[in-house]
Amino acid sequence: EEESLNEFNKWLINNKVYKNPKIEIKVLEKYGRSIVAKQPIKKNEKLISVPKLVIMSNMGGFSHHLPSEIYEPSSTMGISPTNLQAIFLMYCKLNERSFWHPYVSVLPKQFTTSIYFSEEELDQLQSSKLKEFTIIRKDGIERHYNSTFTRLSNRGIAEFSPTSTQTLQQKGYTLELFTWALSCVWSRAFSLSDSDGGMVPLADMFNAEEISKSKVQPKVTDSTLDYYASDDIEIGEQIFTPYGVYKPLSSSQMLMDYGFVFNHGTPSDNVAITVPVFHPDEPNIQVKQAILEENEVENEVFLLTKKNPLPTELLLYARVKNLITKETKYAKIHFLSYQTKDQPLNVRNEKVSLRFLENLIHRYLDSYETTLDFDKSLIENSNDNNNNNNNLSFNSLNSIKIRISEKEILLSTLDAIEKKREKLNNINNNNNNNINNNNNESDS
Ligand SMILES: C[S@@+](CC[C@H](N)C(=O)[O-])C[C@H]1O[C@@H](n2cnc3c(N)ncnc32)[C@H](O)[C@@H]1O
Repeated sequence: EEESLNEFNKWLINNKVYKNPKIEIKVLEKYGRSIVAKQPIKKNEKLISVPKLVIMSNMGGFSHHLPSEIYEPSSTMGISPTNLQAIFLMYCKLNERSFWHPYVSVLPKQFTTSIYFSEEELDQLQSSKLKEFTIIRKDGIERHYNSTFTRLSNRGIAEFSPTSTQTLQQKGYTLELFTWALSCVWSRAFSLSDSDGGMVPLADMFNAEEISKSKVQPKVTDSTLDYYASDDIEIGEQIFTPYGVYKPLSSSQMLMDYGFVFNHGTPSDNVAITVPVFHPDEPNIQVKQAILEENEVENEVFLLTKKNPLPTELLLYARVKNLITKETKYAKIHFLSYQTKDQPLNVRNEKVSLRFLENLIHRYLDSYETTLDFDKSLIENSNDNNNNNNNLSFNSLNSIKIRISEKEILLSTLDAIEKKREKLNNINNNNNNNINNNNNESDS
């Protein structure tokens, strides 16, 4: 590994990639390769500068450094940018004389993303939708592998075609290598503008922690991608960059793409709750559907998030679902009026709706095999170095963190339901008091 890192460092110099002499690439236990300050660095100092032609992308790098009989036909076939990037990574990995070989040789050999999980590690996700998404992604990779290489071969690109003596697999273009290449792309490709992205050697050696810990300010110029220090950096400090700046990521997405999760999740963590579709003989189905459609609640999947564990659309769904015939007329007026549509219809409907939601969330929570407290104790025990019985893998721990985050969201939904109920009871009690106090007045 050290040797390929040395080769890579030489390659960077030969290709005019600037690396501030105050930083170095170091392998750190939890992070893999990392960028660390060898000396103190002042705010606004340039950290790195990568010429655009060194970037593996359509912005010049590919056409400049790949043989034209490979680049030209494959780039005009409508292959998705991600798949194309993966195929060129495979090419560079398999061809020692290719321009990016020294870079590709320092890319990780193994990943901790959920597509690499064992059955057992996937099972640790319990009811999390991430399990399903992971299986879908794995199937997708195989489908893309088969269709893309069939097309490349039909196009007559010799490098990517089987021959009479060698299958594609024997040439090294295996599904396994394609999965590896896609994993490199998902965990390290950059969006450089709306339409361009690519693999940026050296810039992709920075790890991430919570955004507040990032000390990197990227800047794209006509000919380079540059990183500046956004704050003073101490000697020995690891320099972090934020991930998912353009697209905030949930822990599940992080585990699928990057193979790690933050201990406290991310603000985008969510649970997707599916509610039952209306059966054709649902009472008052037409009114119910009309109200939901008018409010653009046509989806049967609702996203519960940390910030918004009880979305108004879900509440509306529950209120409408639990309408009874004599309420339908004024429900229509109530739920279609801008002022009242997010308010309870009446005490009866509200009580039933809250109970309905509570049951729904409880059922979801019960579908996980363990409780939140149990999961937390697993994590605590694993942090306890004296505990020799603890043999949870890094992947299992990440699965547990995902299900913890989801259960915490579901519990905060239950909390939000409880608060609504308390509020309702208070209003109800006050109204009763008012009625009692105003006994002699006409009903209003
Ligand atoms: C852009 S690369 C960074 C360089 C990488 N460490 C390497 O060895 O090549 C992203 C990968 O770094 C690792 N990584 C980044 N931040 C991390 C963190 N906070 N904890 C654990 N792993 C992290 C993950 O494996 C992630 O997929």
